[in-house]
Amino acid sequence: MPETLTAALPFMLKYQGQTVVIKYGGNAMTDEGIKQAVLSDILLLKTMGINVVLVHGGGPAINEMLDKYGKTTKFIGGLRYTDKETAELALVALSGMVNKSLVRDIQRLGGEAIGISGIDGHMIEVTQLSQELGYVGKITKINTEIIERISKTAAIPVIATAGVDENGEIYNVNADTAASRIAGELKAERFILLSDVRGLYANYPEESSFLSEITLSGIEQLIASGKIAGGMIPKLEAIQYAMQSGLNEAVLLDGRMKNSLILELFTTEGFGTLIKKDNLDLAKFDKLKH
Ligand SMILES: Nc1ncnc2c1ncn2[C@@H]1O[C@H](COP(=O)(O)OP(=O)(O)O)[C@@H](O)[C@H]1O
Ligand SMILES: CC(=O)N[C@@H](CCC(=O)OP(=O)(O)O)C(=O)O
Repeated sequence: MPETLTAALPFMLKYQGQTVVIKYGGNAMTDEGIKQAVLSDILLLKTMGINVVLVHGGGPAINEMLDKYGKTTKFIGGLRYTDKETAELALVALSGMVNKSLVRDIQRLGGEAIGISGIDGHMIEVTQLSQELGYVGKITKINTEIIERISKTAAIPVIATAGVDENGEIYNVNADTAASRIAGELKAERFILLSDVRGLYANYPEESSFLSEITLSGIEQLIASGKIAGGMIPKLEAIQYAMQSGLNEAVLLDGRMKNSLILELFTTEGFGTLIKKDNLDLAKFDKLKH
């Protein structure tokens, strides 16, 4: 045990005082025991002096809420078609339920946390992404001031990704997209996406096609080959986009595995898929749709 701690020292020094943005996906939160373990790892990182910013999703919680109100739902290219009522119910599920339960759990573990949504402090400013998707927001600006203010205290900022437009209208925003933009704006040292999959596969779900590392160009080729489906599309597109605005590395990590965060950050072995920048012309991602 003492040796393990000593071996972790260079990594602790590397990340101390740095910003690490963690996106916790709703599908990775379904096991209560694992969720508590993930939150206690996150609290450990904060206690070590790392600026942890927790951005969460909650797709399954939104589904449950919509079910309760007898509303049907559909996804187009990995994004939920959102009418006005769905945008309101998504806000209740994400900001009211998922966000507050994460804050409460971190506090129960002995830490401090402050839960906010993209509406608070105009953190996530949006316009409508497309007529076809209804109230789904395209991010126009991220105001990081409120995150930075919380980060300076002992509290972990816990962010629900609703967005607001210039008229005060509320929009549903994909959590991967928002988290990537936040990581880019904060110039995060690391951006980690905790999901319900080990990482990225060239030919999902064939285990032998697991990729421990890939570059932006590699991702572009995979997307073009049609091997990426569902929620993985906005996830990868969001990472590509954020790398334009300062993000250097992103890691897709299994959020269903205990201590995956600690192993990823504090050991030499990588556990998920590391996504690195390469010489790909980033300017062309300006035209990405979200
Ligand atoms: N090539 C691929 N590699 C890994 N996962 C993939 C791939 N193509 C599609 N997926 C799907 O993407 C899912 C992760 O995205 P998503 O469900 O949106 O996660 P989250 O809710 O954590 O944001 C995986 O569970 C998997 O079903
Ligand atoms: C526009 C859009 O699709 N918004 C997402 C927001 C939640 C989310 O992204 O949650 P996960 O990270 O758990 O998938 C949705 O409605 O499901």
